[in-house]
Amino acid sequence: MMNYGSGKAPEPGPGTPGPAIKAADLTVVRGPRTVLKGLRFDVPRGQITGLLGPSGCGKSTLMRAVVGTQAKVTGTLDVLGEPAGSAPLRSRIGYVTQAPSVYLDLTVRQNLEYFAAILIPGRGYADLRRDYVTRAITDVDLESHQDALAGTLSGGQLSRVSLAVALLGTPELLVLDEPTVGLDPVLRRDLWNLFHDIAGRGTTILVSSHVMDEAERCHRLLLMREGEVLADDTPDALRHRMDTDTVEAAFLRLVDEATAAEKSSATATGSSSTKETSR
Ligand SMILES: Nc1ncnc2c1ncn2[C@@H]1O[C@H](COP(=O)(O)OP(=O)(O)OP(=O)(O)O)[C@@H](O)[C@H]1O
Repeated sequence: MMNYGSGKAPEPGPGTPGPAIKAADLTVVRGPRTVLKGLRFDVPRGQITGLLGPSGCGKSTLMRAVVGTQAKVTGTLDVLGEPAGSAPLRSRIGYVTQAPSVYLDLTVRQNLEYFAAILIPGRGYADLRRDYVTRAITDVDLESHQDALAGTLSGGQLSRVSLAVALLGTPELLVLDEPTVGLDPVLRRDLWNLFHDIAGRGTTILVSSHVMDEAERCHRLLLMREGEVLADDTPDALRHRMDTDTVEAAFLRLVDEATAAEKSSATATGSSSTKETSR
């Protein structure tokens, strides 16, 4: 825990110790619904944290809050030592959305050059941009396809181009929203190996999935259900605590427990309101 007893908070920045993401009482309202309900969790630096849960539980909303694109966020959400959404974070976070955000009529290198020009504008930075683009292409192992039109690539290769865009500028935090959807098992394995290579270089990764076998590949897990965090643990600790062989079985047991607790609290409320009425 941070000690602010001296009355002076530490200077924020890349060297700041502490978690990559710190959330307390984090709440998000979308339309008429409270989609995230007072979440509290930390995401450690330099590790892969998996955000898992069924469709609609709030994974994308949480990621949007982290990268600063979500409205109606209340509570505390600090990212790399700064409030989420603050301007200095823009170049320190890479974000890959569910829809691949690349131009199909440009080559892989042209796509990266285009996004690099937005990230680092100005004629004086041409050499730096070229270095960033070359490094991002190498990072995702697409050297042999760099002159291919993005529209001619496979789904797995397209995912790598989106990832390369997010890697431009060497972000400290990568936020990946269901990057393996629609990929076959071999491509999914290759992509997860790549995530581990990237995390091995010190980058923090927050990655969402609703495929439970991907949970086993993460250093830590945030298991979500209906806008709440059901578990915040390592896969090993979670399996051990729930006495199951897989994270999927542990998750299902947690869901059953939460459902039973909700039912018993609803029954208790119902019987007390029946008593009220009968008085
Ligand atoms: N624009 C919106 N207005 C109101 N509610 C919304 C809006 N967008 C999403 N929601 C609701 O917010 C909840 C969380 O959505 P979110 O996309 O964060 O879930 P998710 O876990 O990422 O789902 P998936 O795995 O299917 O992408 C859902 O119940 C959804 O219906």
